[in-house]
Amino acid sequence: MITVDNIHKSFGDAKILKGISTVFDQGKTNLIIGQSGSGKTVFLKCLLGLFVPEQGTINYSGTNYSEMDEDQRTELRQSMGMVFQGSALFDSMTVEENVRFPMEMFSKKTPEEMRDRVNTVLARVNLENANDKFPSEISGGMQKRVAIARAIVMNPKYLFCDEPNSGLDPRTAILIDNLIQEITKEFNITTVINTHDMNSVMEIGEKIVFLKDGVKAWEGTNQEIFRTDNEAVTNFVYSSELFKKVRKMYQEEQ
Ligand SMILES: Nc1ncnc2c1ncn2[C@@H]1O[C@H](COP(=O)(O)OP(=O)(O)OP(=O)(O)O)[C@@H](O)[C@H]1O
Repeated sequence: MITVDNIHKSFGDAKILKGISTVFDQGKTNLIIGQSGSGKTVFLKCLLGLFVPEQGTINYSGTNYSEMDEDQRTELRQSMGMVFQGSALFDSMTVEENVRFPMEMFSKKTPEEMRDRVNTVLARVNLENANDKFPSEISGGMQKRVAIARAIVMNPKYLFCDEPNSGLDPRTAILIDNLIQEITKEFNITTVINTHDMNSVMEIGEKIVFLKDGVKAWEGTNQEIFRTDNEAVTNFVYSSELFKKVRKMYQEEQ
């Protein structure tokens, strides 16, 4: 569980995050949504410890980041998995080498143990027998699976995903969303996903934090988002005709 209390982050005179508080529960897919420039990436980077807020606190499973010593911070970083936008695989490494990389950096496993673990996580993302392929030899959806396998290889407590669906067709995007949600439940991870994708909101939005101009303008579930009258949310969600129709259907059901 991650508890965020009143965080503020500025760059020079530009105030980007203006007092955000929320809770990201363990075992849930938590989504951060909002328009371009609303501060989603800055928020995610604060959660990753890459940016330090000037004010406010972030607690990881009850421990305040700013009160952790260096060893605790190192341990925390190693308990975080990250799926970057565009997969961010190393092109010159095979799938197996990409997935093994965090273990080589941060674990003391033997080569055999690493190989077993690589095979376990590749099987979990349905990518058996892809070990020797290079990223350029596999599809975008498969690359995302490799990125997810790499993110979970160290058994993370926290999983952060930045636009995990970008560049994927809608069907593959849903498969990737479902995979992230299954893994979140199976390993009881606190997962936080930055997304623009309304399909993701509908499919896996167990908790949604809506940012507008660096402020949390709304939070709730995917069931609630289609019923809310919050104008900022409805303007964002119903910018497309499809979602206007979905809303009408929801309202007629009630
Ligand atoms: N390192 C930085 N230095 C200065 N300004 C920054 C930095 N990182 C982000 N910003 C500014 O913070 C604001 C919010 O950016 P952020 O990347 O968080 O938006 P976003 O909601 O993730 O947008 P998008 O959906 O387009 O990725 C922008 O105005 C951006 O220019």
